[in-house]
Amino acid sequence: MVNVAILGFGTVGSGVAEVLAKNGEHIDQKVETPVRLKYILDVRDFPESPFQDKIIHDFSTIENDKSVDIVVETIGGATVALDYTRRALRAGKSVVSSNKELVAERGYELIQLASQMGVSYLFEASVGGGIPILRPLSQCLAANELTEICGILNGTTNYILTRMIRAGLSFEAALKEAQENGYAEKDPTADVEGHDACRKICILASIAFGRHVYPRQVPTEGITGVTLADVAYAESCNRKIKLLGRAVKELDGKICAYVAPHLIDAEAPLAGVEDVFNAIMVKGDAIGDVMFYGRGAGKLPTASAVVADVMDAARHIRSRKRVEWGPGGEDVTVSPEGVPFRWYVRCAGTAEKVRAAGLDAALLSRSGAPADEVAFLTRAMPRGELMSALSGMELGSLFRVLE
Ligand SMILES: NC(=O)C1=CN([C@@H]2O[C@H](COP(=O)(O)OP(=O)(O)OC[C@H]3O[C@@H](n4cnc5c(N)ncnc54)[C@H](OP(=O)(O)O)[C@@H]3O)[C@@H](O)[C@H]2O)C=CC1
Ligand SMILES: N[C@@H](CC=O)C(=O)O
Repeated sequence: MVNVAILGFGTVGSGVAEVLAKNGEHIDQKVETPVRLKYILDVRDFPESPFQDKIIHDFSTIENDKSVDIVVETIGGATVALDYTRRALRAGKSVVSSNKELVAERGYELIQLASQMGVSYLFEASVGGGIPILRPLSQCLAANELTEICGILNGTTNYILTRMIRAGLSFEAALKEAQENGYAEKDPTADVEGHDACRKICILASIAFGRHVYPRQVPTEGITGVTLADVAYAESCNRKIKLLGRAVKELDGKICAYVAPHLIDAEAPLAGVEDVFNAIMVKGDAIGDVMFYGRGAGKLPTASAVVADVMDAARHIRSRKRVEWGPGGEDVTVSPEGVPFRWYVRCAGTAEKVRAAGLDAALLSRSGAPADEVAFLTRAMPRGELMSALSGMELGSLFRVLE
């Protein structure tokens, strides 16, 4: 028998309890031993819930109960969750987590601790919600030299962009829907400002390239600067706007990672990814391009990934399941500032001014544009060179174009 405790009975934690109960028989068969939910720790009580009898409020009950083998951390954040994760690992329990903030900030340290204690620390649900991505990256693609990861990594922002474009919803109304659906972070700034996608690209890059990449090393922009005018200009040149997380291994071995909105070709596979769906494209020297697609957030899709980790940890209760990487450092990453990209620019000005700036620009148009607005695509150039050419012009939007 394997006993499980869940920390945090919110969207994901309640989904985990539900999947463990609903699919219990099938789970037991696959693990070849009964997997039982013993405790649920939360700050609140849930009198209407069928799991109320399992609710407790004191973590030390779990910590001191030797019969608890696996702790599922679905509280979120990097404070209480860090304390409980360390204590659970030190008590010899495997930990399964959906908490990308904690993994991105403290993954290396926690993996080391799990290794010392001979237990597992697994976090498949921390990237891509229900999409199997971390295991394929660390196991199925292990024979490859990986060179790039690029993807739509945040369900909330992809949902917002889709609802704004397809249903004409305001940003606020679309965000409210995403929150009601359980997609958004507790503080949705993390979604819309790109921090959530940043944490996910850090985890992906750490696994793919073998060294810890920290969020502070990844320049990050969100979608709050994307307007319906930008969407219309993108459509006029057969492109779509998507928030992408990207990590590229440069020739010198350094990792160039960033998160930002991009204009992408409307026919490209990532352009068709809508609603809460995520997609992650990985490039390897043997496999070429491979893409992972599915629901990137939500109660049951995320619980699906968490419970699969619980089953894996349960199967390896006396060995140890490993998803790991090496330490980070300032030498691990390189800034994207010097990398040439084509750019989409919307600013106040005229076509003459743009031509005079020598940007080799392809002008764009949209119906209803004010007379003093101009938008265009540039040739490939580093951001610094573009900014000098644009000096004196009032900038509206500036996004990379993914070729
Ligand atoms: N929602 C999603 O689709 C996905 C979420 N994740 C990640 O999973 C984690 C959980 O997300 P989600 O379920 O959405 O978050 P929720 O806010 O819905 O759930 C967290 C739960 O933990 C409770 N909690 C807060 N502090 C404590 C504490 N000190 N002790 C015990 N319980 C506590 C919260 O109570 P209260 O509400 O009262 O604060 C809440 O019930 C986060 O790291 C998130 O990033 C990952 C993939 C998808
Ligand atoms: N807030 C996140 C939840 C899943 O990771 C998202 O919207 O993608």
